[in-house]
Amino acid sequence: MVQKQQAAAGPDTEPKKRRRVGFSPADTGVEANECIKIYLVSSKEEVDSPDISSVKPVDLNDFIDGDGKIYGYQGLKINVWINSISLHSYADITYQSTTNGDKGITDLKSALQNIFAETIVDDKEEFLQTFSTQRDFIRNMVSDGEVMHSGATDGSNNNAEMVSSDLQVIRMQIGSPNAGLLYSRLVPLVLLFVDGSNPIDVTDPDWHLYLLIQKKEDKDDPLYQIVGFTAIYKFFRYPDRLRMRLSQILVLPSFQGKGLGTYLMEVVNNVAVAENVYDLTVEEPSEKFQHIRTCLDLNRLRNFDPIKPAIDSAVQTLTKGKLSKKAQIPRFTPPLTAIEKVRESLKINKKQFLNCWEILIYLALGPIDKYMEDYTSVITNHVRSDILGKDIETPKKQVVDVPSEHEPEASFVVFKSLNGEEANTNVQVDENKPDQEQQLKQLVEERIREIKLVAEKVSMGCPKAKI
Ligand SMILES: CC(=O)SCCNC(=O)CCNC(=O)[C@H](O)C(C)(C)COP(=O)(O)OP(=O)(O)OC[C@H]1O[C@@H](n2cnc3c(N)ncnc32)[C@H](O)[C@@H]1OP(=O)(O)O
Repeated sequence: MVQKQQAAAGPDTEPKKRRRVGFSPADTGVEANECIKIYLVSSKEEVDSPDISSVKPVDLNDFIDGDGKIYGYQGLKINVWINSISLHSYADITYQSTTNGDKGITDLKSALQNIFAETIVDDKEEFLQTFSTQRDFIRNMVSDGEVMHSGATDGSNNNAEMVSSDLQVIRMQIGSPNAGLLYSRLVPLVLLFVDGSNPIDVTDPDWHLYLLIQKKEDKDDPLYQIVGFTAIYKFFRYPDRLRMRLSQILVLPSFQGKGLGTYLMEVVNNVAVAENVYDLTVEEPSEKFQHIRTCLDLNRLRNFDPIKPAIDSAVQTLTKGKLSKKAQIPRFTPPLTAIEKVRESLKINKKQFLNCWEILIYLALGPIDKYMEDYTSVITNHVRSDILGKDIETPKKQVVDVPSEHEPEASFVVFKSLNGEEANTNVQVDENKPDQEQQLKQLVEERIREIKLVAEKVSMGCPKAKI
């Protein structure tokens, strides 16, 4: 897999003689992100094809021990080809020369194994053969799985209905035959494309994989390909319920932005409802995924009649008078009964419902421009209590230690506590912007932007998958 290239040397480029010195030359190295390119391919003809574009992983520097740089090579280029059918990979490594400088020569094989582990194949010919020898890998692996949804078969009025008929969501318990092996081949994709993720524990049978599979008609035999997947943990809640926690979700880069992440999430939501779990939560959702999840949940909540009176009542209070002029702004949180009904029927947990609640109110206000000032006061109140843990009533001064490079012992800020109680000391204080009100204003502006964006998406209608 390693090829040394001769540096192009003509009469004009003949190397000049250099004086030998008694110490190793300084080597500045090259960042992994700069010299490694990743390609996802589904046929051997695509390998080395100029028509195939590389895909962008999260941060390759993270996988290189030390400072994320590779040392000792001149003109280093690493093209990694991943067979998206068998999930094997091959690294084509070329460089002009090596120099054993002050940082030594990075062991490329072990660096690549940090990501690709046993999926990496050393010999190119052997890799090219995996497209035919391992053609049915996915098909064999999922043969024992449970089909949770097939595209275009569901009569319900949701996104899942629109998904092309060659797609299926198949569930496998991690302890079942094949699921562990299949996941171990997916790990490099998780590491490359899901920011901050760690592989799940394949020995823990409470994990389930929901695999988004595309079944392409191909001559006599259909070809199965993984388009995306999610790993979900099902765990006990005292005294007699189960909860679901979505921990990793990935749609392969070339399939992103086509509504498939939405579709997969929708199928998982339907499973949570059908199996009547206590709730469905998400572990550290990325911004993009949270956006998709909120759009989906808002569509469900807008069709959920039991909360309509609570929304109407909140809207009525908000439209009655100038809230922003009042000394104390009402909380504008949903009643406990609504929180409970939403969790029990839709499996949306309290935190996510509160997040959606603000947008539900925004959507129900009309004309929005007339009430924007009051609405902003409500959001300000929410943001403030999120940061400090409580609502503002009587401001009282508080002193909080903050980290500082200058005089660590003597660094603190004074701010007004929201209700006289001890404030949340996890509050993030930016030393460059000591004005807390200014910081709060910024957070409120960001939140309002977010609300507007989601509200706009939801008003335009649920995105439909096209593949
Ligand atoms: C718990 C965690 O794991 S958090 C980490 C989440 N995973 C990752 O970040 C890994 C990398 N990213 C991904 O795998 C994917 O992008 C996911 C899972 C986040 C989302 O899946 P996707 O299939 O790309 O999402 P989907 O297509 O449903 O929606 C994304 C966008 O495409 C838009 N979209 C949906 N359908 C269509 C369509 N038919 N045509 C064009 N655009 C569409 C959506 O409106 C959305 O746009 P927006 O962001 O402007 O609102």
